[in-house]
Amino acid sequence: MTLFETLSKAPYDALTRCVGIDPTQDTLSAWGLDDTAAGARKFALTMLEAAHNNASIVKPQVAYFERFGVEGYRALTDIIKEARKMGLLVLADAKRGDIGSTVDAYSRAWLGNDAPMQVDAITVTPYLGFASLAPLLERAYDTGAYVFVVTRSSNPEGTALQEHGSPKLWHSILDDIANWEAARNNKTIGAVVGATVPEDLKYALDVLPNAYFLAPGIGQQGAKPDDVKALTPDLKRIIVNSSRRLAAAGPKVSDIQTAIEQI
Ligand SMILES: O=c1ccn([C@@H]2O[C@H](COP(=O)(O)O)[C@@H](O)[C@H]2O)c(=O)[nH]1
Repeated sequence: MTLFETLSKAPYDALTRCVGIDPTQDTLSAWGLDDTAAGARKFALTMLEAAHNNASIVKPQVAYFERFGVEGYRALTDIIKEARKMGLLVLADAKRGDIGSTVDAYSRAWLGNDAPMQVDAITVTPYLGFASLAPLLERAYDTGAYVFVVTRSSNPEGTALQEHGSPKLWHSILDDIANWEAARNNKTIGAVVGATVPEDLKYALDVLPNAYFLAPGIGQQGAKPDDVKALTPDLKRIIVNSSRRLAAAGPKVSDIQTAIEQI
């Protein structure tokens, strides 16, 4: 089942849990693991074990694997396959975005049965122009993958750029998403809006009533699940992600599971 289909069938009354897989140098060291691709793999497998039956989605942050070069990509590819075998949906936090021809190449890496690192969903950045994402959006539409477009990021440094202009830049990106989806099936594109900016998440939930939202920032960046719980009765549309805070509960699987239950 696709991410859209799975979440459509989820109960309304619970936030969708997303377990971030961020093998940072600090986390690997705290877990007593080497800061290598092998260490990242071991860390990720433990996070998958904790996520299994406790969350619907896992979100590997690609950068933390990429830093180990080819070995890191090998570990990431294995982790993605393992997670999908376990029935977890995989969202690659890759934040791809470029001119259209290059975006097309990115989409072939991640989306569809022929992709070497096939995932259920990917993050992209629209700040080279929403229209430049078209080849990737078309591939997602054709293959049933889901795309989270970064609109309003969780970090304070994003505000000046994203709120620039009138209408605000990020509001016009939401409109671009709405227009693209209206011409298709409303099953392909959602957005990233930080849990750290709940009033903006509320705005986005209203503008895109059929979409799902990745809401990072729970834990280490200061947001709490309660900050977003009152925003909509259809709570499953908010995919709350926590990465470093969950990892900090480890390496014991049951401790990570307890931390997951708290989000
Ligand atoms: O706006 C955004 C978009 C993506 N992220 C990513 O989510 C996790 C957050 O990690 P924490 O440890 O829970 O802070 C990380 O991979 C970011 O790259 C985000 O934080 N904000």
